[in-house]
Amino acid sequence: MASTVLQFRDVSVVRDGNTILDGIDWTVASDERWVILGPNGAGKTTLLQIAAAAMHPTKGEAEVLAESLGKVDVFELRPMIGFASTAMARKIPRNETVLDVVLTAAYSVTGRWNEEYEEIDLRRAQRVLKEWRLEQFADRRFGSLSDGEQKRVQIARSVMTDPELLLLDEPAASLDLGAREELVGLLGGYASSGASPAIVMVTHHVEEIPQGFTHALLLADGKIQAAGPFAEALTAEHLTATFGLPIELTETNGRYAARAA
Ligand SMILES: Nc1ncnc2c1ncn2[C@@H]1O[C@H](COP(=O)(O)OP(=O)(O)OP(=O)(O)O)[C@@H](O)[C@H]1O
Repeated sequence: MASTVLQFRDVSVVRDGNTILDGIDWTVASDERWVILGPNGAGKTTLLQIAAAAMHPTKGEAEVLAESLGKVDVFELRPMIGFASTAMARKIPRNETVLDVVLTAAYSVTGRWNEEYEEIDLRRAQRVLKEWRLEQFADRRFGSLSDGEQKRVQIARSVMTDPELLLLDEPAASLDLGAREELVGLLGGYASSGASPAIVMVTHHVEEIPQGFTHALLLADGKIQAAGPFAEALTAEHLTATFGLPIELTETNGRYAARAA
């Protein structure tokens, strides 16, 4: 049975007197896969930071994996959350091998390293590398990979710990068409597999929404414009209101395309 993974009640974030998020009410269940869309500066990354237990709201209440932020030790919570973003990727040493980049994700969970864990973790890391079509890169230095390959490594690392919540901040940004389609295809397979956790993905483009995603949250000026299943929230009307220009939206076999009307 589905459980509640995120529950935000009247969440606001104020920084330097600016309201970045404004009265967000939002619930994510374990069997839902959300996309967050909105113009630059809308507050998407800030929302994801709260979901990652990396930031507290200024006002309101945020529950992450049934724990209330501010009342829980976030260091216990974070290993259950997979988070892939450019900011996280910058922390990965460029000379680390791809296998180690993925394998070391297990350290933060186990907090130790012995023979038993080594074998289990190694097998899991190898399986994850295969699932994300990275096995041929296992011994390569992370910094020597293309942008597309690096993005896949970041995601592989974030799913290594078998998280209950997976957060992806613009996973397809800067990729060429082929690399984007490969990544969107892999994410779609993962999201549709029945084995995936709840996912929240920030993106700028509806073309990057993988198959198997179910819900959309549209954000503008820190406020929710629409939130819910695709049929309700991911509409030309809501995109038009969110981006402030008339938008046409088409859908073919679970993939979306948008352009100015
Ligand atoms: N620490 C901070 N102090 C002041 N303003 C901040 C701070 N962090 C973020 N902001 C502002 O909050 C707004 C929302 O930022 P956020 O990164 O969440 O937006 P976003 O929707 O992810 O944007 P983008 O699509 O450009 O990545 C921006 O105007 C940003 O400048």
